[in-house]
This record gives sequence, structure tokens and C-alpha cells, in this order.
Amino acid sequence: MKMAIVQMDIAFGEPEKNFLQVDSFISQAAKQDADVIVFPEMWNTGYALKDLEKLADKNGEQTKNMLSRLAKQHAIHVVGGSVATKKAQGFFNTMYVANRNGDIVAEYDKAHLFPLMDEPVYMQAGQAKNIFKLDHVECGGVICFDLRFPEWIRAHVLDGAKIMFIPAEWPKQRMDHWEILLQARAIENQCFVVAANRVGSDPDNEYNGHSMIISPWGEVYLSSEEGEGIFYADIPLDEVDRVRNTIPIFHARRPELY
Ligand SMILES: NC(=O)CCC(=O)C(=O)O
Repeated sequence: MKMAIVQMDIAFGEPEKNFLQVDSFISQAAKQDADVIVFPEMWNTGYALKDLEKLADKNGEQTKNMLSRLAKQHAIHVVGGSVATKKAQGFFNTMYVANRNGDIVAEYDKAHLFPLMDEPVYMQAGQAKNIFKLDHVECGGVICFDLRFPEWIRAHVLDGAKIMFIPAEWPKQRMDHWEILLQARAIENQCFVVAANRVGSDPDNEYNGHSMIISPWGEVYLSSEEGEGIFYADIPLDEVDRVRNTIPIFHARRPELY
């Protein structure tokens, strides 16, 4: 599977500019024959949380329509990072995934809201996991701060995920945590971890990318530079079974003890 990770700058509080950028990135990745394209977190608005009433995508309609249309047009799976949405219960940080037929195969609301960026003040937390299939491969998706909760990612892997997608707006000052946690989640769950982080800055933080793809053995298949762009890597999916057969942790675990 050829992955394309988009490490984009996000125009703060300017969804229309960001929609145009996303459109252009999808066309570029399709020209490189990518199977899957992955975007960062909250790419429609950035963390312009005070303006969500004006900016959030109502029921994600604009996002779903665009991702679905472009996924079908270019025959590419789109893991749509996440966008700020407005739903009946309030504002959410929502991931949509469109498969290459244009079907929306996942809608996930971020479960763990990040206090340091005021998410719990403005947004509602999701209540459900996020498992979906791309080309018959079981995948899972969580968002940024969710990465710090190993039990949440383990729950997705126990439900069958072989690839975990993790879009983020993870600030520069905690890059060491980002890299170590991504690698740990891949090794402990013996799955691929595909993580897209943004670049640029907003009024409160600077972001320097370092998007990554880690194999089930912990090998770094991709560790991107700091600039804006699309970064590509092929992932051999049979690595998941090979590693799980080499060290059979899912047979050896003792859930009755914990
Ligand atoms: N947008 C986020 O959830 C950021 C999470 C983060 O920076 C962290 O350290 O955790």
C-alpha cells in the first residue's frame, strides 16, 4: 500500500483556503499513484476554537462532500485527518474517511480532548471507536492527544486494526514525546502507525511536522522533514502477521489479570 502523508500548514480560521489546499494535495498524491492519502488534525480551521460557531463545518457536510467526490474522482482512499464540526450536541473534532469508491466509511469524534489547547472548554468528546476497511484491510483511526492513551489504541487493535492512522496538531516543544509514543504504540500493538502532523504556527503554538510511519517491528519507514509537502512510503502489510507470529503477544497476554 502506498501511503501519502500530507504535512500542511493550516490557514488559521480560514476554512475556504484550507479546502482549496486539501483539494490540490489530493490531486498531487493521485498523480504519484498513492493508495491512501492522510491529512493532519483540524485542517479546516486550525485551533480557532473561539470562532467555531462561525467556522465549524455543519454536520461535516462540506468535508464529506469534498472528500467523497475527490476520492472517487482520483480512485484514492482519503483519511481526512480531522475537521472542526458542528453537530446537534455541540462542536466536535471529527475524522472522516472516504474510500476510493467515494463512500464515507468512517466518522470518528476525538475521544480525549486536550486541556492544554482548551478543547474541553469548547468541544464535546466522542464516545465510540473508529474501525474501518480500506481495500479489505482493517484500519483504525484516533486523533492526536488520543495517542497518549495506550488502552484506547489497544482496543482498536483488539477489534482488528492492522494500521492505525493518527492525524495531529502536535506542537514542536513535545516532539520527543510524539516520536517515542508513536514508536511505542506500533511496537506494543504490532501494527503499522501512520501519523500526519501539521507545520507552521497559530497564535499559541509552532508545529514542525515530523510525520511518521512506523512498522509493527518499530522500524521507522518514514520520518519527514520539517517543511510543508507530501511524503510517501510503501508499507508491506504482511509485516503485521510476520511480527505477530514472531512474538505472539496476543496469545500470551493475560487480560484476566488487568
Ligand atoms: N492537538 C492535540 O491533541 C495535541 C496533543 C499534544 O500536544 C500532546 O502533547 O499530547
